[in-house]
Amino acid sequence: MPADRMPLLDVRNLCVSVPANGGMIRLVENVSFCVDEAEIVGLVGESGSGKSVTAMALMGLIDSPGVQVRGSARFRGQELVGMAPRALRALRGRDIAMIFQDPMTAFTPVYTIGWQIDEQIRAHERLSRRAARARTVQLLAEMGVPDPARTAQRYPHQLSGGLRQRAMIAMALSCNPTLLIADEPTTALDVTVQAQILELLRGLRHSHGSSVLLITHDMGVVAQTCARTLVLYSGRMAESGPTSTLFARPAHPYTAALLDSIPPLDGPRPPRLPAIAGLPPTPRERPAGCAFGPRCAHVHATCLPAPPALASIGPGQQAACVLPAEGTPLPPRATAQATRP
Ligand SMILES: Nc1ncnc2c1ncn2[C@@H]1O[C@H](COP(=O)(O)OP(=O)(O)OP(=O)(O)O)[C@@H](O)[C@H]1O
Repeated sequence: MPADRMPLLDVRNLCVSVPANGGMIRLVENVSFCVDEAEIVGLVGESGSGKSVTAMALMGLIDSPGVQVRGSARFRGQELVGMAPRALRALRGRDIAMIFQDPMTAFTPVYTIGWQIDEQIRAHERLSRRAARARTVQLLAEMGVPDPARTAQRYPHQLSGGLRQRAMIAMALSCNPTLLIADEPTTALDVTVQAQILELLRGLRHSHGSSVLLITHDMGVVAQTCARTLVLYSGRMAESGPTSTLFARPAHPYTAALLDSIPPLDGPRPPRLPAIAGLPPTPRERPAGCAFGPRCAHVHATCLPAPPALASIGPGQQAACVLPAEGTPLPPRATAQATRP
């Protein structure tokens, strides 16, 4: 991006803390990244790494007593952190929309999906019921829903998982959001439907000019969809960069370990994929130094007193690891590659 252009979303040093044991624990610590116009950025990490908390904090949706959100998140220059709830509500659905793994969380079971999308449109725009329905049917058609006028008259439980997911994306897009935050949108779907939904998300850049922040634990999903990737570990950024660079030359051992757990795209599948030994620490038991240290094959004394800072190590690539600074490359990797960043 040219230096003089403002990113669509500019997150700097985002911290999210909740009260615990008489103090505060950080669920998310100094997370920084940006999303440009019409860009798809992946936010990856194992379960519990802070992906959802990051997204929910951006949307002002963390509903937890005593939660503190610090740092800055500018959307088109407007500060989201500390924004009045009413202003944030107006932004949600209009400029920023969110979709989830389970579309049933977005739809009420007792109304047809068409009615619910109509209402969403009418909440933001003064349109007659008939005009709203025409827009709903058009959106469903754009999302590849067959026989959209009839499907609009169906209840959520009458649709397959893939169709429900398409309908939820249609609802999220009903007000032409500039940024779509998609939290594990394909996790519950079979591989074929997953590929179709990812294709749909890729197309949104062209059809709606929307950017997407795609949250997933699956590096395979990132490989197929995202131009840039952010890797979170235990609430902190481990690495970020162009997806193709991260796949070819991961700088953080955690990124490399995530990549090693992707099944190979071609050739025979190994009987068992390597899993990352051990578990990530919970926010309460995060060690003082690098949080990945206890699971890292390359850990050494310098990683232990304090977490390594996120440092630039190449064009657009940053890593919070001492190895690149030492000039110690990770061993070459055989399998994973980005297919369509
Ligand atoms: N309201 C809360 N209060 C206390 N801890 C929380 C709260 N919400 C999340 N956490 C903790 O914060 C950490 C990050 O959670 P988060 O849901 O963001 O992870 P995630 O990367 O999205 O994982 P998953 O892929 O399983 O959804 C977890 O340890 C979780 O238990």
